[in-house]
Amino acid sequence: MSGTTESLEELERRVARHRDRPAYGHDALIACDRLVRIFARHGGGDAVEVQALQGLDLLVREGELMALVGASGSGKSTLMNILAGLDVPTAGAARVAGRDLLAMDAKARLRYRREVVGFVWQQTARNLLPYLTAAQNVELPLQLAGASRRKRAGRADELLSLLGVADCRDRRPQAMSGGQQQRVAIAVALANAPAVLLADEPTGELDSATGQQVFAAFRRANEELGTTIVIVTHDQAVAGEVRRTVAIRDGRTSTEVLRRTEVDDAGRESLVAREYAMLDRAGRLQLPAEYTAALGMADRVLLELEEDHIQVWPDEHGKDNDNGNGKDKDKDKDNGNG
Ligand SMILES: Nc1ncnc2c1ncn2[C@@H]1O[C@H](COP(=O)(O)OP(=O)(O)OP(=O)(O)O)[C@@H](O)[C@H]1O
Repeated sequence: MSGTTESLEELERRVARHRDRPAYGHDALIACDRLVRIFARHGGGDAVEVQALQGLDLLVREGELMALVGASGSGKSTLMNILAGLDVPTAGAARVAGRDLLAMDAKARLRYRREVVGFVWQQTARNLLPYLTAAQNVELPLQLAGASRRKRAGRADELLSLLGVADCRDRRPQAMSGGQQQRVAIAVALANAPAVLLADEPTGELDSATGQQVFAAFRRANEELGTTIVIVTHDQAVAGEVRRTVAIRDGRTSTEVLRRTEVDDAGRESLVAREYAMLDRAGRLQLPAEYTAALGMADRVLLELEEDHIQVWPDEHGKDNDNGNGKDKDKDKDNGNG
């Protein structure tokens, strides 16, 4: 009888623990939870559904500077448009700085775009108004927000200097280089001090040296102003310089590379990168295609739970000969690879 009471108490404690557990992504600035976006494409009289996002999970902490990478058509721009408040997901949940992106009405959406997010596009011409100077371009969003003339001028000067384009202050876009235009575009996007700065291939039209300068401006904004920044990029130099790069594959986040500085015994600093796979809340894990292809894994794999990691083996029964099975390999090699 007392055993039953104890187990009931334990059960109640477990229920309470579960109930008090914080919700998914409660402390993240950006939280995408099983995000789905389906487009209906009309062709030849039939409507075909395209699932651009297929249950994408992504958490971004406040103050992060991170990159999103992925093949063409993987869903990066679809995600960015949703985070920018320009498009609405079909299903799932998305919160940015406390705003529920699925529940905003038109008015709230406009305020969100003006106050919460800033955006830098790939096409330099899309970011700036051609008949305004750099300073006037930066002042425009402040004017729309009702800032005084003095405040506008001060903020424009502050941002243009911070991003190294103070000399472009009175120039129109056509009198600036592509890199200068993008740095001014960052200043425009930062004018209203948004919580999040989103950039879709911001260095895509630039040569690599100019791309580096533009990336340095993003880093500056992140370090000096604390703005959370998400950059979609194909540019390996950019992807290799941020602390966190998340890869998107087929409308889902698939792998993630985290980089951190390690100091060896002699005091030398080096940047160490490790690749992680994403584990979703249903326990699904996507193995990188190059790993599965290298070991001939398809359809089914064998799992073994070890004390501190899980081993994944090619399916030994699914093969005619099991040379590639790898089960005789030195197991220590896998230690810590989870
Ligand atoms: N408005 C739309 N109508 C129909 N299909 C769309 C629409 N927008 C995107 N798609 C489709 O959704 C998928 C994801 O597209 P998306 O533009 O998000 O990919 P991406 O990763 O940004 O690609 P890229 O690197 O080429 O820009 C693609 O199959 C694309 O054709």
